[in-house]
Amino acid sequence: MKTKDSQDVILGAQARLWSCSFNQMISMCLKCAIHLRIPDAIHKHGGAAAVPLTALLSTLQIPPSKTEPFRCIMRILAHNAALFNPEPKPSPDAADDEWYSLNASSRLLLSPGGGEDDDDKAAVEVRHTSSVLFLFHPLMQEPWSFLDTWLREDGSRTPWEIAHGTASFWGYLETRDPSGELMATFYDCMTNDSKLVGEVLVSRCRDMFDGVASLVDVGGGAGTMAAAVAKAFPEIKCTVLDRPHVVKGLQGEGNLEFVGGDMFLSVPQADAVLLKWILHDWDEENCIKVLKVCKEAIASPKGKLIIIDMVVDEKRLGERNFGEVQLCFDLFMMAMVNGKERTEKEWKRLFSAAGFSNYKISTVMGLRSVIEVFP
Ligand SMILES: C[S@@+](CC[C@H](N)C(=O)[O-])C[C@H]1O[C@@H](n2cnc3c(N)ncnc32)[C@H](O)[C@@H]1O
Ligand SMILES: O=c1cc(-c2ccc(O)c(O)c2)oc2c(O)c(O)ccc12
Repeated sequence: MKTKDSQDVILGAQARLWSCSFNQMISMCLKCAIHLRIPDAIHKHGGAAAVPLTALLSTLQIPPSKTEPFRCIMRILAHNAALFNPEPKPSPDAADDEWYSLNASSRLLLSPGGGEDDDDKAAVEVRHTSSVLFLFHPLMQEPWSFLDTWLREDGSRTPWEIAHGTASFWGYLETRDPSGELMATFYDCMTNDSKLVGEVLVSRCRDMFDGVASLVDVGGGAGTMAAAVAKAFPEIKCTVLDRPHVVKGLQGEGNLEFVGGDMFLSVPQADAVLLKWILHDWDEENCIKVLKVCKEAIASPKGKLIIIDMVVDEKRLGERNFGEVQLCFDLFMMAMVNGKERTEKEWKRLFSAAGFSNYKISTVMGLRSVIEVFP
């Protein structure tokens, strides 16, 4: 017979395994919330205030036979996923027992024009819906079935390549995505993120642009970051460099222009070279190649690189919503494109291998940092 204490240890251990195994169910509840537009329903009814479950059932036209499963999903979203706030009944005699309100995370899932910025009309409208749906895209889900195959085979084939054949993620976007559907989802996700990050960069990092007359955003996609810089600093000439199929049809205006090319071969000359979410896509050898081409592009001795990427903090690995997410991004980048997230030590090694003399890390962007690197 086991002692009572050791039985408790085993029962706790079993619960932890259930919790891990059910993680995917929690993310499927999130997907369901987006498809049903539960955040819009709460917003429509209550704005910032709490809404009773019965109001949600009627707004979303959930049939009475599904009241219990809906309640269960709402509880998981509120208590496990922390996406809605469970609220106390507004008065003891209120007919409904369960009330929910939006929190900062679920507000990011409102439909465009959802109106939550009523008190700040100038704020850019930031959304995360397409970023969630991108991760749930069947093409992005399949690679996860091949983690063990990936680990056992020698060589650099990624789980993405194991799942989808030889084309890399980038090659797939370029030649194997005829409807452009994955490409559109991916760039939606990038554009959304760049709206927030662009706003943070031009408001919190203004002094990084002192003396900068030209900027090139390498791998700048649809140009959202460069547009934020171009708008905040009308005197800076901004260029977006990306692959020709990405910038095809994109028109710059004023101090913003688009150029098709290959960052491994050449980057237009500029005082500042921006690399947002680029280097985490590549292994050391490719990063050093890109960094060397960018160094060539820096026109003035006072010029610099501005890198926006994660700096993995090993002291915070277990921390919820921080190290935990950095670790997941690390695996995600390895699995999709043979990239990785880097610690400061790893960044430092890259910069010196590419011939840069100095760098400065600013932790002003949540999970990510802004790294200025000097020639
Ligand atoms: C993860 S996305 C980041 C996009 C953008 N910087 C952002 O954060 O919103 C990486 C970008 O690198 C671009 N890219 C990949 N290979 C490239 C190359 N050889 N030359 C230029 N851009 C490239 C991709 O097309 C894509 O737009
Ligand atoms: O830089 C990247 C970022 C992301 C990404 C994924 C989910 C999100 O919610 C998000 O906001 C961003 O996805 C990538 C990817 O899938 C690649 O294959 C290559 C690069 C990236």
